[in-house]
Amino acid sequence: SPDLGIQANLCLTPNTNTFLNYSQLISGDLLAGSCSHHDHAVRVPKPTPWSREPQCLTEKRTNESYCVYTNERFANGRGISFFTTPSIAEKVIHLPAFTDPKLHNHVNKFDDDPPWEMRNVPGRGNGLFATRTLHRGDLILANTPMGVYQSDAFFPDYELGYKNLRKTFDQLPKSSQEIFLRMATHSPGDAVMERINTNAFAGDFEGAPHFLLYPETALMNHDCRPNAMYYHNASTLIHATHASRTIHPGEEITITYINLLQPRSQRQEMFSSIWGFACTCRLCTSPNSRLSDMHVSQILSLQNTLIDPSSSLPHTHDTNMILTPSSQATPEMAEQLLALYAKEHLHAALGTGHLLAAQVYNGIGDAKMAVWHAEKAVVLGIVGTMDPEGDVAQMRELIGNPREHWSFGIRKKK
Ligand SMILES: C[S@@+](CC[C@H](N)C(=O)[O-])C[C@H]1O[C@@H](n2cnc3c(N)ncnc32)[C@H](O)[C@@H]1O
Repeated sequence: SPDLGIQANLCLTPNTNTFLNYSQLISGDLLAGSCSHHDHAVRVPKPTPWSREPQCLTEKRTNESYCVYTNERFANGRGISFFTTPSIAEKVIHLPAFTDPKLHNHVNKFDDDPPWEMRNVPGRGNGLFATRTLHRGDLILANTPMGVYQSDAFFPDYELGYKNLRKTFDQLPKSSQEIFLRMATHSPGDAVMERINTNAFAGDFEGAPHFLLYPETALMNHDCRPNAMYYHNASTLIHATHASRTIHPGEEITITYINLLQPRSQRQEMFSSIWGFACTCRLCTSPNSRLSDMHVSQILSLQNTLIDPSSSLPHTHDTNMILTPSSQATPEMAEQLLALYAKEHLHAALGTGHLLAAQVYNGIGDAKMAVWHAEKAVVLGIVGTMDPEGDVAQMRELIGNPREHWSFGIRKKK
């Protein structure tokens, strides 16, 4: 089912042997030692946004090249360094992030009275704490990645991965290198590699698995019932974290590193075996998790009925959260799902819950209730889908004219 993950489509990476584990997770196939590489530089036609000639390596067996591409001036001098394929680099340079530098005028600003301060949390290193009341939707921080690394690029030669990650770091501006080195590491070892392992987010970037490093976002600790949510905008490359509920001064600001719709034992297993730390959030340390686990399983089952990924109906936006004539979903299910999200303090999911409710009410021709839920969806913000902006746009269309929306009466068109 689509990742309603109570979060955007990026998760922090595990912190030990990240690349090894990540590859196993996505391909289940390790090619260790089975092929050779050669390093070389490629000539790219001018003008390019890259500050230096890209340094590449080609994996001989597959003939795939991966190169280090750095733009030192990106985002008003913060800089960005990619380790990715030439075809992805070619796509990236046409993104608004590169063609419209004004987009970054208001991001990466942390000195001007941010609504948080960094404090030490016993057993968890540092964390961010609210210094004033934050309401749902308030911006906590927005930043651009310093590093974007194609995860396949590190196979099969782990050492080669280190070497190229070191190059991406070396090519960043000095001030960004300092910020980079302030991030926490779990293990001693290569300073750059370990920081990426502990702090990078994993997710799809231009259709391929990548790790993205946002050093300030990575200051936030994980909580299985977080009070903040993040969006990654694939065209501006801005990663923005907002409050998902009221956060009081002095309260720790937390995000999730994983898909939260798993029972506690599975979440804990993921943290200890893949990430190398034991989660000490309130839910993980509470004596009993049976009720919460039961809610999670009910949520999953309701979502499976309310979201129909198999649908191929024409619709204006690239979202798979659509209803089909054969759907078994009912408004009662959507209401039940919303109640469970609230009970479980899965605040970030509420916007998506209202989107599903709006569609299912409209599907049975109840435009009034559909508009009510669509308005809530827009106000609460839709997180955790591949295209949150598209989803908000379609909710606005529904509000404007529910009867013209693709979902209107769809359940009657059997
Ligand atoms: C991305 S960093 C978060 C910021 C970090 N605490 C620091 O000092 O910069 C991830 C690391 O923080 C710690 N951490 C984050 N959330 C935690 C949690 N819920 N329970 C225990 N440790 C946590 C772990 O050591 C983890 O490897």
